[in-house]
Amino acid sequence: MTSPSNGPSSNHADQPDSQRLLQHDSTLTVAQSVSLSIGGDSLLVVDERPKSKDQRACCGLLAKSSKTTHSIGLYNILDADLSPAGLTITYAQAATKDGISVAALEYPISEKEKANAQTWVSQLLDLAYGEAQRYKRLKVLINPFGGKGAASKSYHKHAAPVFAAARCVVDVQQTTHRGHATEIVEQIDIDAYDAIVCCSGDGLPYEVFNGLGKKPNAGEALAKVAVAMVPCGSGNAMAWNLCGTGNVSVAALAIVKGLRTPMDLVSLTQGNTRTLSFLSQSFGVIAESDLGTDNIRWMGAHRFTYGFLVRIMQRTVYPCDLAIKVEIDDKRAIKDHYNTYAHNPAPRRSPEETAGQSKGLPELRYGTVQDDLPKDWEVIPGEEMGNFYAGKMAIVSKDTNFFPASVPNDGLMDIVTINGTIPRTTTLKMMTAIPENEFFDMPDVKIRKAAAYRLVPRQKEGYISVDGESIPFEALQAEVHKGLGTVLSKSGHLYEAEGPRP
Ligand SMILES: Nc1ncnc2c1ncn2[C@@H]1O[C@H](COP(=O)(O)OP(=O)(O)OP(=O)(O)O)[C@@H](O)[C@H]1O
Repeated sequence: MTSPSNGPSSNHADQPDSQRLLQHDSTLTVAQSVSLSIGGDSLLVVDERPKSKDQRACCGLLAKSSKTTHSIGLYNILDADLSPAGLTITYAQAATKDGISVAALEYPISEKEKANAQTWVSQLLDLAYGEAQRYKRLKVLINPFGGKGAASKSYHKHAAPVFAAARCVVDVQQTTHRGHATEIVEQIDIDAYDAIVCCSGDGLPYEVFNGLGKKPNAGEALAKVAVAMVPCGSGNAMAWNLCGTGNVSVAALAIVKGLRTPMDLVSLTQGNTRTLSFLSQSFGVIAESDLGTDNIRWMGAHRFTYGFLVRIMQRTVYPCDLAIKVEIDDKRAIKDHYNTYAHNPAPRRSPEETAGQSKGLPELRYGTVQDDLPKDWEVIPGEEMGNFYAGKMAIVSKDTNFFPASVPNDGLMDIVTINGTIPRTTTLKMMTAIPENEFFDMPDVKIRKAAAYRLVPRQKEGYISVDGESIPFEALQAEVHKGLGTVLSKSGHLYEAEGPRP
């Protein structure tokens, strides 16, 4: 099995270092007749040991050859270790339909083979991890109510064995109440952990970013400690974008192999409060369909679709005052921006930059929602707003690549606005256009790349959703901070989503 996703992740083994390392002898022979060869992106195991009598005979017949070959993707190698007992290689193998499980190969190593084997092990691990940090120190937070109450069991059964096999240092804690993750993280020692892993939906990462943001040294904390997700909630956008999966074990592998990736965060001000958002903010039909349908929770995942359809049939509008600090307004130019970003080297943050981060959160360049509206912001007519959706990640939920041009670190959010009076048939077409990646190009879908916006609802009651959580229904201002946060991602560069069509 190679990398479990076909997203934009590059194979770490393709990095130039691999060429240099592979010039050395990359085959180790163990147990006399087992050869372990490191290839471009896999480890090839050829075992020619004579089989025991039991293994040779199958249904009373003699097997033709005792040679077995086995290829393991380097991405799936978790660890290789030489101990007095010999060489142990642990790796992830395909298990259930979508998942992986941990397997191991073990061979005795004689005293005189040891030095050679040690060099080979280092070479294997260098290629298997590339730029990814090994033996990560993880603070694991579990929302015991996530995933209909199965988060803890899923973590221990499917993710913990992957972390253990990769020799991650793990400290597990369950949250006991709403807001607990923020409290835990606000007090956390940022030098003790490389990443905080949320076994939850998108609610816990939202709390974790805000906990880091509350620290007196927020800038440094957000640069040093990466945030990651083991998908255990109903909305697992973070895992889909960064790991390309909604599967617990595959996400754990992606975290083990995850590359530290600086990611933009958005500051939101409402009244006197300031919070951070990593995923999205919505107002109008999507926020209402998500948050305004609690009375039909029994419907499960269909609740959103039902709520959406009801509102579309009523052709509801959500009037608001909207002003945007627009940076790119044209779909062609947005596609060019995406392509330029995708073809440029992945942004990295050096250790010096991490250490030199500002103490607290960065200053707000555009002030708060209580200040005068900056003069150069574009005022957008909002009387007939149907849907306002600002995204900082591409995928908002499974199979829903709503913001295909979104990238982790361009200092911009993608804002989609749709008029609420467009024909119902068009709105329904939009729903089917998303999985086909045709939504972006639809004429009724207005998309802007923006640095900031202000939205003031005109009605008294309604819903505003931030990262899937409900916030007060009142005036809101948002601005992006380029590369303020850190996540662990599979590609180190792009989200695991198809970009906009050429
Ligand atoms: N122990 C707890 N008790 C009650 N609420 C909690 C607890 N731990 C976390 N929460 C809250 O649960 C909410 C949902 O969290 P989660 O990250 O799992 O997102 P979700 O995808 O919405 O999950 P769900 O599967 O529950 O719908 C968050 O707002 C979080 O603050």
